Amino acid sequence: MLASGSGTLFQALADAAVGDFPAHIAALVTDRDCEAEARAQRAGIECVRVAPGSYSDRAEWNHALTSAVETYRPDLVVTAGFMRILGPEFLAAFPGKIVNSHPALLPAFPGAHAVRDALSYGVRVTGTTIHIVDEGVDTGPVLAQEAVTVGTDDSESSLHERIKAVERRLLVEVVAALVTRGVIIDGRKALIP
Ligand SMILES: Nc1nc2c(c(=O)[nH]1)N[C@@H](CN(C=O)c1ccc(C(=O)N[C@@H](CCC(=O)O)C(=O)O)cc1)CN2
Ligand SMILES: NCC(=O)N[C@@H]1O[C@H](COP(=O)([O-])[O-])[C@@H](O)[C@H]1O
Repeated sequence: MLASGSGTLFQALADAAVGDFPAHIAALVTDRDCEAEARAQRAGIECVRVAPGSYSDRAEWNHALTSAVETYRPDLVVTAGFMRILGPEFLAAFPGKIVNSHPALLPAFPGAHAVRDALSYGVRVTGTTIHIVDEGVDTGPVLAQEAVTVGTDDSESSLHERIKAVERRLLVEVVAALVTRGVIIDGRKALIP
């Protein structure tokens, strides 16, 4: 898993990946000092930080990130609040294997500030999207979506917390389905048989 923030989605998967759950987290890879790293340490999950500032340019960072993740030979790469755009080398290393959780009903509100943008727009319903990551930004084939109603008194924080509660459940469900049943990608369609 890749994360940059508080790591509650990482925590949800770490908590679920016990007993006969069909997957385990090989490692957490981060791009900055973040609470997710402390969660990984407490969970006994290896954590590696690949910070852009340690590299001369974006391509070198992307290469280092690719190498770091390849070390674990993952069947799936899950980005959960990972706030960096993955470059071509990374995408080519894990074709069709990178899954992202986004806090909006794509294609609405892509990017790094989806919850803020949805509130600003005044939508009455938003939600979350779990999708395959492609070379675009939040443009990959959709695996799952779930709606979340926007309350009249919602702040960005209160709305995002309700969306995260849905994400934490949906991401665990989708990861389990992917590792047990795979995915058929046909253009913009991603079907878990
Ligand atoms: N190639 C892709 N990489 C990533 C995707 C994707 O769809 N394609 N999804 C993101 C996660 N994400 C939304 O879900 C997202 C994260 C960050 C950004 C963004 O604009 N980041 C800026 C820097 C932000 C910062 O420094 O905090 C940037 O990278 O220039 C957009 C969308 C994971 N990667
Ligand atoms: N565009 C990327 C993006 O906004 N991702 C969002 O970051 C949060 C991470 O929560 P967490 O740090 O508590 O797991 C999640 O809501 C995820 O959808």
